[in-house]
Amino acid sequence: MSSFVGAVDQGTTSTRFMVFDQAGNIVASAQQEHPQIFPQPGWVEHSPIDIARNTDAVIAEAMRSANLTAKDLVAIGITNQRETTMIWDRRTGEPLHNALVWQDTRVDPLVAYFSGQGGKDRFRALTGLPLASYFSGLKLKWLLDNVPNARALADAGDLLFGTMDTWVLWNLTGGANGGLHLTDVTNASRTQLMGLSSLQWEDQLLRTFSIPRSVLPKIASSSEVYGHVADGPLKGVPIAGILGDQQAALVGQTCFEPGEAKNTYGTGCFLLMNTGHKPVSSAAGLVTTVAYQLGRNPACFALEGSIAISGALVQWLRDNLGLIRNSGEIEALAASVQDNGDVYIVPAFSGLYAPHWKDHARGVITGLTRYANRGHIARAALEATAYQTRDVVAAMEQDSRIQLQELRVDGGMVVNDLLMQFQSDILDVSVVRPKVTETTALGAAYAAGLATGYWKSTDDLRRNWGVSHTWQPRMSKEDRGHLYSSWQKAVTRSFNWVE
Ligand SMILES: Nc1ncnc2c1ncn2[C@@H]1O[C@H](COP(=O)(O)OP(=O)(O)O)[C@@H](O)[C@H]1O
Ligand SMILES: O=P(O)(O)OC[C@H](O)CO
Repeated sequence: MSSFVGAVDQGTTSTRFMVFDQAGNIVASAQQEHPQIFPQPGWVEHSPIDIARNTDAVIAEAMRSANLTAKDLVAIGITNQRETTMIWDRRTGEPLHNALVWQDTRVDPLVAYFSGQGGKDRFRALTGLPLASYFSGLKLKWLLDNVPNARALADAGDLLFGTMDTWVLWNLTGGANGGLHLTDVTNASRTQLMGLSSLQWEDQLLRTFSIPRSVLPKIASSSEVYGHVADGPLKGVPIAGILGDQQAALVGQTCFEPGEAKNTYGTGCFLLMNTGHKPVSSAAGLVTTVAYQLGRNPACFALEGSIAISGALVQWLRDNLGLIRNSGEIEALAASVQDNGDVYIVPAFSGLYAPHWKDHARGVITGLTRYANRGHIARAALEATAYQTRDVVAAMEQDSRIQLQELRVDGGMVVNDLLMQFQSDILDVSVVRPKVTETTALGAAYAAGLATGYWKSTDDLRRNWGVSHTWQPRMSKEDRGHLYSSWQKAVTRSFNWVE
């Protein structure tokens, strides 16, 4: 009898395959990192071939490690780094270019051009998003305009665009031999090409950005049987859930009620609050996005505070400065000093996202004196994540008029006790880590399991959620106020660096 559900989690730094049981416990898991390619300052690429290869490899490894066969799986879901944009040839499956990663800033001139005709927020009412280098639509325009042969192939009807969910789905369902070209509403809501009310590609946007409709995938719900795996160890298993990774984490944390929120600490940091069936427009610098659509049910929406760089700053200390050998070492280094020594790092490597949306900001380290040492730098790097989260929580409270009571957290950084305690201190709310912190993969598995009757309702899922640890605030009001106001001062120092 089939007794498990799986999920591919195609993230910014790695690809995972995980298998869950009915209680939401992990029964098998495998993970592979892929190279980050930085061809120029501000440019970030991934090789789609690496990602397709790693997807196959982690599926095979996880299935083998737990002695599972396709018969053991009811269904699988797909979740993915969002916005990362690629194009490929329908006939051969060959990518025409590396994928442009969500953090890539090469479309800044396009952002300036389109903002010049009506302002940054001209598409906010229609799409929920400000004009920014972050989203897929302008990245696709760049690829169409700059990659030789791309427009000609599009004119011939042989060019396909996809975010990573679409690429993974297309490959798993047969690639050039009948692969499905489809995305879900959550991923489509990050392209700036879909209307939040229509949940369809909008002609007005396609015309404005000169994007041919023929390259776009079909938009489906987040939870339905789209097709079946064509080959390999999962041959014949239904693919029944697709969610962008941040929305998947919201589902994995079972935030199904309006007002419930989670923050995922990975490469970046993404705080999403469920706002129910109505999109809530943001006046405070957040984005409005589709949270999920379960089958034929109406879509649910979320307010999102997107922070581009959090764990990536830890990786930068590791890879570019050599201050630590692995990410885990940052905690001991940060704990080697008592406080931040008045050092602040604003990691505006890709400009600043929510709530500032400053394309022209770049990273700064402020407050340096001869006193500052490696420990202070490590501590400032961790604190930067917590301050940025406070910035988006303040915006969230303003937009939603709901005061956050507690923050549910997940993602690779939440093993860091010093960071989580500081997060609780700087927000002055409890920070709660659930038993399963792989909520991204879990959320995609939930979507696939709901579509295939493995779980009957979201109530079944809620029963699976349990607390592993809670951090309570223990910082004085004065200390909190002093630290946060210094942070706010440091943030302004990063503005307008790029002309
Ligand atoms: N102990 C730690 N302390 C701080 N950051 C960590 C720690 N362990 C991992 N990280 C960071 O978490 C990130 C990986 O988290 P993950 O959720 O896997 O990210 P993603 O889904 O974006 O690939 C990396 O940026 C890494 O530097
Ligand atoms: O893959 P992650 O966890 O870094 O998430 C990336 C986000 O989806 C970008 O919007």
